[in-house]
Amino acid sequence: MVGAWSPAPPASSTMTPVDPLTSEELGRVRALATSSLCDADKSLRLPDPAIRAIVPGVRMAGPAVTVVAPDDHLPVLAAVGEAPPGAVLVAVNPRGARAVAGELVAAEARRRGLGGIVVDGYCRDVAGLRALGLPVFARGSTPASGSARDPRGWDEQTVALGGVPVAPGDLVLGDDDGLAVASPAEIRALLPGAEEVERAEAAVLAGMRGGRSLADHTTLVEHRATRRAGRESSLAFTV
Ligand SMILES: O=C([O-])CC(=O)C(=O)O
Ligand SMILES: [Mg+2]
Repeated sequence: MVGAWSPAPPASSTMTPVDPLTSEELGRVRALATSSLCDADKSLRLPDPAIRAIVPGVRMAGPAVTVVAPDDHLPVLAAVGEAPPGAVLVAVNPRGARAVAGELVAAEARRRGLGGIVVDGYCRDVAGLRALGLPVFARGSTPASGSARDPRGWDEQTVALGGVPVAPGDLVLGDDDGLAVASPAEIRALLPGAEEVERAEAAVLAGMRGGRSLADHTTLVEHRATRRAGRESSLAFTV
């Protein structure tokens, strides 16, 4: 795993497998909130929540393409021109003082059909990023760009994103609540559970719009009583 300078990839790097999930499975993942994915699998990798949505109101799900950009946006410019459609560009800036992605990188990502950009570090051009609407996640923004000197492109290796490992091809998932990372196998295993969470929560919300209480739709009362008695119990929906 790298969170710092690392060797350049081979000159003729092979393409990271683009999408081990079927397009049908990816469509199902993109329809789900990250909170539902985390409810269905409590062991999902969670990058530091300080890496947040810079562009609000959008969802992101796609296989990672990783790049290390130590206060230098040249690797990001190269990687965005190499990454396959649907990929999420994960740029780790181990120095973390300067922006390594902005409106131009995001516009190229959008033009090439990427799923989004995640920076463990800063971005810039926030107004332009929001106008573009491509999902972008970062620790924040700074107007100051770094250098443009490092000739490598995407790294095809595992990086540390907000403290968790991200291997090329891992799914990077994001929305206004933050980021989660999962292997395709983990996603396949959790999909039915996450869809069930959303179905149940939609039914609860519909019931509450009809005037019934939250407790009416859950085991809240029995669960508290059981816990008060010191016995094991789980809170559950009853819809
Ligand atoms: O952060 C950077 O230097 C890159 C930048 O401004 C852009 O992509 O528009
Ligand atoms: Mg710019």
